Amino acid sequence: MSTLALVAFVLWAAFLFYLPKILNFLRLQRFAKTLPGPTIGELIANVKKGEILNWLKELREKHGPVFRIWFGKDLTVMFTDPEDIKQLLGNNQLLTKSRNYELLEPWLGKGLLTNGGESWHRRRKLLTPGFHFRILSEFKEPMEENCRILVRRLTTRANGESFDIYPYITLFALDAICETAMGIKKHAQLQSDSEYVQAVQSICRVMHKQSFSFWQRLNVFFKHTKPGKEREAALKVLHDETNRVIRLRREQLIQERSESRPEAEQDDVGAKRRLAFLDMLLLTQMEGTAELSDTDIREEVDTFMFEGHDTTSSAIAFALSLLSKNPAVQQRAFEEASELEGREKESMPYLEAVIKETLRIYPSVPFFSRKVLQDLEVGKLTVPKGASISCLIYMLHRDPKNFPDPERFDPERFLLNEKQMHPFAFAAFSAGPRNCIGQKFAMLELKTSLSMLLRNYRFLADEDHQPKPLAELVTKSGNGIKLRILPRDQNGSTA
Ligand code: HEM
Repeated sequence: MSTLALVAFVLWAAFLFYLPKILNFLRLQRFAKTLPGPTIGELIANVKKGEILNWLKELREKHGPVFRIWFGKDLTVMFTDPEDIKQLLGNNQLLTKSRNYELLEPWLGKGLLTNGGESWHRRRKLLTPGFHFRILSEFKEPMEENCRILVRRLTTRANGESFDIYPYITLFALDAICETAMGIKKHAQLQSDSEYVQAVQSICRVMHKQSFSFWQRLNVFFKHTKPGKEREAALKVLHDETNRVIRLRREQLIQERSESRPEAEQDDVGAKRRLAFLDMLLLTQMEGTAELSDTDIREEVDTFMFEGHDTTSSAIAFALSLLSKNPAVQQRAFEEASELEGREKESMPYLEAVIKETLRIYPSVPFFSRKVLQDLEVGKLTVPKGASISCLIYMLHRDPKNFPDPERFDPERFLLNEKQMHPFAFAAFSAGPRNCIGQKFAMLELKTSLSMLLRNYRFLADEDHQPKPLAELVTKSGNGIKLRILPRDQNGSTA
């Protein structure tokens, strides 16, 4: 074959390979023109400003409940209407995460959050019993123990002066997930600082910027940039820590089994004990009942360590901030926490309403996205395959039809009106097959910690401080969560 013929053949093959992609891209472009949305220039300017949530709010006000954003060549359609969200979350064909989640893979690999297809299905089935209510009820005690440490650590701050409570909360939440789901005492609260927590903050910041930047998405170049190097350093800390947790727990399990301690495998009435998350993974691997490599286990531990502490830290801290600014709500929550002390596993209606209202205003996961693999009907729209859709929970929760005066903190909404609300007006934990697997764990941790904190302290506002919510994978306050606290005496009064 002559050189010319070879070149012609290669060009023809490349043309045939790329033709469907080009045609689909043109189709996406035609579709995108039918929807309102910002220009790439606006995207770049707002990423630079760093206030993505405020910008998304402006876009919702300007363009209505459905709009589109081009992230480089990736098209995402943003949905904010409860009826559309219902259709999206109820669609069993829409379970594959969007390309954005690939940015998490150097850290979380193919853990439950980022995984898709058959592999996700099998893993979800395997992990679900790890959050069964019988196991959760065993988690309350270690959660309380860690909360007592938090209460003690806060005594030095209980002088009515303003301080940032977020670092205290996040160490508590890290200890809580390690001591429950992982079965390891981490004692993060007893060290003044945690390398792990700092690494999570650093990687979330880097990945958030990466997800909104065209050139930073190109991994080949990204690795050699300053943020790329920051990511590598954080990854080392994070993976070293999860490997350490797995190694430690594996050694303990082998020891327990060699001593054949039956109490470790049986509950109070002698029935086979349900296994917590990490024990279940390790024993599944040891007994060979399902195929699980060391990497598979590490990816799940990375996923649950992150999701299991960053989301709840955000919710606890924002709840305290809102309570500090709303003394009448705080008083009512305090009275319920005193009256129903010890019954956090059961119903605490007012505190539950406070938590939901906090997650409405500051949803820990402000938006999440899926890849459209087949043309998708949503309301009157047909979203073409190749696009992504995003459920913009931050704006769903600000729909004045369901939540009049949406910026006002009013837990009564969830006591009086919940039945009249659209069933998908509130979706902080998502819904459908890919909903939050840790929802009940999170509610138990939130109720246990908030009720104990309320019984021990009165939370007062720092009038000069207003949290600046940022969407760094999980909603965080860019300027911390500043408030003041005073100790309560045995009668619940403060000096
Ligand atoms: C206030 C606390 C929490 C909130 C608001 C929350 C919210 C959510 C949301 C909205 C999703 C769907 C995300 C998506 O589709 O991309 C999700 C998924 C997930 N959450 Fe949570 N979460 C919380 C706490 C937790 C905790 C404590 C754990 C673990 C113990 C956890 C583990 C997970 C996992 C593994 C997934 C992926 C599930 C799957 O795709 O099958 N979350 N969470």
